[in-house]
Amino acid sequence: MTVDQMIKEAIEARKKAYTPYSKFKVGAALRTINGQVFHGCNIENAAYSMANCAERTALFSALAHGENVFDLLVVVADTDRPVSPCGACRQVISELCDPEMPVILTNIAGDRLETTVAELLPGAFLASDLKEER
Ligand SMILES: O=c1ccn([C@H]2C[C@H](O)[C@@H](CO)O2)c(=O)[nH]1
Ligand SMILES: [Zn+2]
Repeated sequence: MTVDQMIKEAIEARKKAYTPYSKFKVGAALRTINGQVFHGCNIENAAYSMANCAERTALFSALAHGENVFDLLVVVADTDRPVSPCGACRQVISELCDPEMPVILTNIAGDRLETTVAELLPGAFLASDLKEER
């Protein structure tokens, strides 16, 4: 699937957002190396802090379906600039995606920012930093 098609998928995913509180809808499309595409949307809760962002929803959905090798993530929202993933999502993306993987941030107006996982969170804390207690 092409980048343009992936952006359309993210826009489709955004329509499924559950945002009664913020009314701010975000969509994500995550492509596996086999070409499968997983949708993510933000899902809020009356206990506000339980909200799950679109990016994490897409990643968690893919892993729950047994897929864990990705080559592209697209995120879209109706923002003035290409939507900027929150810190929590940057950490989760860093854990589950290759540092060189491209990430396309976009908005409904069509502005696009192409970045990478490593650029989103330089110096991310990684599994490789964990050590047994000594
Ligand atoms: O990149 C982002 C930024 C925000 N949100 C969600 C979380 C919350 O539901 C709403 C407002 O922060 O937008 C995302 O899903 N992704
Ligand atoms: Zn987030």
